[in-house]
Amino acid sequence: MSANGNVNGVNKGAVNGATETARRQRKMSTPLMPAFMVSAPGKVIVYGEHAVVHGKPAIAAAISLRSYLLVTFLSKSRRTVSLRFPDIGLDHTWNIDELPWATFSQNGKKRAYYDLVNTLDPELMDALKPHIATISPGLSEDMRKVHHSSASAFLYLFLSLGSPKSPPCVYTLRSTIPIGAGLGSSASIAVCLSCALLMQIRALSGPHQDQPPDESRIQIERINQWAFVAEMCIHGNPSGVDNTVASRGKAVLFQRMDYNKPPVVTSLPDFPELPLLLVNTRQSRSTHTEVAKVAVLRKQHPEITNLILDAIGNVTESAHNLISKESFDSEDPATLRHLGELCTINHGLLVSLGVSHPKLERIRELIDGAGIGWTKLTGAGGGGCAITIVNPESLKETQAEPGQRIRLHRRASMHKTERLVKLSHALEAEGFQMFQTTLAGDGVGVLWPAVLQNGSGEEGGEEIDQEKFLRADGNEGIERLVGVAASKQFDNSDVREGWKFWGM
Ligand SMILES: Nc1ncnc2c1ncn2[C@@H]1O[C@H](COP(=O)(O)OP(=O)(O)O)[C@@H](O)[C@H]1O
Ligand SMILES: C[C@@](O)(CCOP(=O)(O)O)CC(=O)O
Repeated sequence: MSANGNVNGVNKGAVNGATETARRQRKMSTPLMPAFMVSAPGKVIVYGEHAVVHGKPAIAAAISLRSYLLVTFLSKSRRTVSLRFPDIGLDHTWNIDELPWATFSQNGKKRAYYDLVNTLDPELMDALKPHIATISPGLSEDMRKVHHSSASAFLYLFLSLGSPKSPPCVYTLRSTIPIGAGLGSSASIAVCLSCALLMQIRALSGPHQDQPPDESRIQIERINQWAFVAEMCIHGNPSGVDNTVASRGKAVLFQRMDYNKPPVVTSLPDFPELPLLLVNTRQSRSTHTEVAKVAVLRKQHPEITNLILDAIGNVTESAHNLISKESFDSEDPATLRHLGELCTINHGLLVSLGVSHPKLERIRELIDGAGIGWTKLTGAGGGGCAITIVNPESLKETQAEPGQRIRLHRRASMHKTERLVKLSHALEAEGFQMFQTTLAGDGVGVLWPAVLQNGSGEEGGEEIDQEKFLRADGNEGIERLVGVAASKQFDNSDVREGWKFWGM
């Protein structure tokens, strides 16, 4: 290999200490293309769940919990493609030459990257089956289903967008989003896979600073469309809202006027980036069961249930009207209180619909007791998660670190306060899991190449390689490795070093 030859040929006397040795070792193993990373957020429904099933509007927003996908390339002779998804324990390798390329490229089946695909082709799904069936044979049916869903999503996109000449590579994914808790973990990985595969075939321009907004929007929608295809592999009949939020970021208003059509989704660029507490009950729930409960209630008490659903619709509209005002200022305490009180009202109405759970009520009791902010369940209910819009006033007197300012405006620092630490201990003692996150952040992003200029002392920056990524310890370890924590330690903001995002 000429790269190796050159490195080996360097005069040993010119070698300058350990940094140089490390640099040369990296060079010796440099594959054909540099590794890169993509990332996409999870989501919460802020207002309007359940009522949206009955034609009312709802608001969903991105959160700062995200999935990260690292793409590393192997030497051309390897001819393999691998998924390493440790969050679900999936590690699988296919031989590229044995995949059903012929079926995916036959007449009438081949799709271009710009095609709009909104149904899965049963013949293509059948062609994938033998390549999915062999995955994780020794596991329980439930776990195999989880592995098979993620693997099908990947393979459907890989075969639709790639070619038999696709470079051998490894896709390593880690996520800080709890799985199956209504936070859009599947959509987040779907967006990562779509973005990575589109980048590999050079079907995306940018993201770059001077990109015209229209071009940016086209790129995001391209990623979103293929992510929807991946979501269909995982969910069958997704609404498309989760992948839209994971692609675009920020927040959206969505409404399904006609149940046979996809919802109308409108971006809300002015939705404030508020600090948010998210608490996972760790109680599994089924969206289907909770939606069915409301349908039964509506049948038994139509007038009352309709009034509750109308009231939830009014809550969403009130929030929408507020943030759409020219004078909207999320740093104004009265405005924040208005948004917070709408959360409290929304929760009460969901309780009336019968979709809360004793664990959600306990979480609300603990958070209300701590006086931190305004809490509601999010998503289907019956378990899953609760969200709290944090009242920065409530954190003012109890800072743990002297001199650290509690800012009233967006991205307010909240992570060091005594009251929050106590609350997190109380929640964890009862088996709940608390996350400090931010509402309405960035959508899909790219770190190309996967190198951070983080003062690690490595010349040219620190490469994020597969082993480091797999070894990163928990959510904090992942965020530190991918360049989030460096900014968090100062003001809890989620500025991501080196990452680029398509602007909306
Ligand atoms: N971190 C992850 N790694 C691999 N697959 C994942 C990951 N997160 C989610 N998935 C896929 O998405 C599915 C979860 O979807 P779902 O139950 O709807 O949860 P959510 O509401 O969080 O999207 C999993 O079964 C798995 O196939
Ligand atoms: C209850 C509902 O309004 C939201 C469900 O959200 P999730 O499955 O918890 O992400 C159902 C729906 O909109 O399809």
